[in-house]
Amino acid sequence: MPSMSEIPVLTIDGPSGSGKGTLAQLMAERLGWHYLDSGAIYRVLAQAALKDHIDLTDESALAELAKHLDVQFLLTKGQLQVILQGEDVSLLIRSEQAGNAASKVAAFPAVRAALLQRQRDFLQPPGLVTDGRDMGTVVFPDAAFKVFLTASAEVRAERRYKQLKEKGIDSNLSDLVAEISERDERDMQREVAPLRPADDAVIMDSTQLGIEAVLEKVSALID
Ligand SMILES: Nc1ncnc2c1ncn2[C@@H]1O[C@H](COP(=O)(O)OP(=O)(O)OP(=O)(O)O)[C@@H](O)[C@H]1O
Ligand SMILES: Nc1ccn([C@H]2C[C@H](O)[C@@H](COP(=O)(O)O)O2)c(=O)n1
Repeated sequence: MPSMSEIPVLTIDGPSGSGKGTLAQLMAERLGWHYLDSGAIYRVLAQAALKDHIDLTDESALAELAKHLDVQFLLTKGQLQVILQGEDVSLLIRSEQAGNAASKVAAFPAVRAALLQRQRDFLQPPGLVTDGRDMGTVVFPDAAFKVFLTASAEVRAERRYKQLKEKGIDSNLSDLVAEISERDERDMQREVAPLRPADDAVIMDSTQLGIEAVLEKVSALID
């Protein structure tokens, strides 16, 4: 049994819609490693707060909720199912509004502190692939492999527009560009664990790269 520090970790951080989740799930499948979608934890916390009528600006109530959050993540055939208090909220937490609410609750230091160990508990043999904003800087600073995935805001908004359309959800491209930029700004400017590349991360720009090409580049990094 390897010690915790010997378990390999691949962290993938980056702004909203850069393709972190897609890449992380494919890499986890390819490597046979576990997968942590850290953004889903913040999304589900915001969802739980709305359900319990907790104000999204009430840091101590949110931190208390975070400590006792009853959430399960099930990865079946490449699909992540998120269960909050027995209810499947996988789809509900994927809207832009839910992402925005997650970004607001994630800015509070007490909330982040309450969720830190929960994220580290995902570290299990044979390895872990994780995506988020502070995976390589704060949660897994000793990770063996770190990627910071980025793409232009316009391309990210176009991908999101297509993704929503495929789900039958109508959206407006210029609204999406504005929403994505606003969320990135909040995630980058917050005082605690802001979105930024770790000093030892490999920075990849996927503006001109398809999913397969990104996957091959990251696989080559690990090989
Ligand atoms: N390199 C790529 N080329 C084209 N489309 C991509 C690429 N990477 C991801 N996509 C598509 O872009 C959309 C957003 O990707 P994904 O959900 O993985 O981004 P994300 O960074 O995890 O976003 P968020 O932080 O908001 O959860 C998806 O529809 C995905 O299929
Ligand atoms: N490690 C993380 C992951 C996510 N967040 C916050 C900031 C994001 O805007 C929001 C939603 O994340 P997504 O599902 O889009 O990856 O959650 C964070 O602060 N730290």
